[in-house]
Amino acid sequence: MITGTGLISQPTSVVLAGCGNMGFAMLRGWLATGTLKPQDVHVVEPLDALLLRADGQGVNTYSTAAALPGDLMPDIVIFAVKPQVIGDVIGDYLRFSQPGRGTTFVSVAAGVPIARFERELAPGAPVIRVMPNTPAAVGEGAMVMCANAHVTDRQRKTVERLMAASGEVTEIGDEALMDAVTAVSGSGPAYVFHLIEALTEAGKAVGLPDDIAGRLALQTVHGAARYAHQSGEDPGTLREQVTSPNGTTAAALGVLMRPDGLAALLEEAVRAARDRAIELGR
Ligand SMILES: NC(=O)c1ccc[n+]([C@@H]2O[C@H](COP(=O)([O-])OP(=O)(O)OC[C@H]3O[C@@H](n4cnc5c(N)ncnc54)[C@H](O)[C@@H]3O)[C@@H](O)[C@H]2O)c1
Ligand code: PRO
Repeated sequence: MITGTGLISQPTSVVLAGCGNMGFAMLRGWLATGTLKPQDVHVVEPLDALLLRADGQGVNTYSTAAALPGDLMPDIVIFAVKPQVIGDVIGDYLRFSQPGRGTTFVSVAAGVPIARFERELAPGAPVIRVMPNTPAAVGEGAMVMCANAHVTDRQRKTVERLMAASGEVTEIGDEALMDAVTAVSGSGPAYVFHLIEALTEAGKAVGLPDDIAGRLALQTVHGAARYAHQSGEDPGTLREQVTSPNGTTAAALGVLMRPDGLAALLEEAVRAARDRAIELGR
């Protein structure tokens, strides 16, 4: 696992295909940390509003892959389009996969296996599947990568450093785990945002004004996550430190930790996400 801004020593040119929620979150992280220079980034995005948003970051923008400069030799092509359209998009970048080009292909698409890219790109193309998450926008992403056999050490390190600009990077060898990763950390920020929403609503239900309920819920999740990160204690110990015998927290946990409580619900949710990732890959 590596963390930090991971500045890439040599200029690295990147084509980012798709600059929606995830693509833009990563782009912001790379530019904010100076990991990539705007002039080295080429964004392909068909939606005008999103193209303009990327343009505002000073990067090169194109509405189709055909508009990319003919002499462009990108070090990395990143696919950040929906799994449902990836089949229509890979072929647009085939020319960069010809032997000797040295371009590494990175996909963040949920569920889509490396084999899909190997089938559609030139034989021997280096492909890395990455599962990021949107906190990448503020350098706090959880980034998991899995490379095929054609990726060289140098290519792996370059992509690893690029991803490290967006957060904590973990590399795994078993691609079959990527769907479980997607269900935990890829989708995970949405579970936490929903927790903030639910805690806010619960606060309002017991009489707090809306703005105070929202602020307390957000700061509590932020503070608890930072404390868990920095203290080095396991979450169970930290939970016990909040829980006085027969006190208020014990009363709440009596509800949350019953057999059909939060843990059971989260397991069901994560299984549903994992199963959907498998379906999307078919
Ligand atoms: N959003 C997340 O939290 C998240 C997390 C991890 C992985 N992902 C993965 O990232 C990918 C993108 O998800 P998203 O949430 O950013 O979706 P999104 O819809 O916000 O972004 C996808 C973008 O791709 C663009 N696009 C469509 N066709 C294109 C083409 N031919 N060339 C270039 N761009 C094209 C769309 O206009 C859109 O802006 C998905 O595969 C998803 O599984 C998303
Ligand atoms: N967002 C994508 C989805 O919901 C993949 C992980 C997070 O499918």
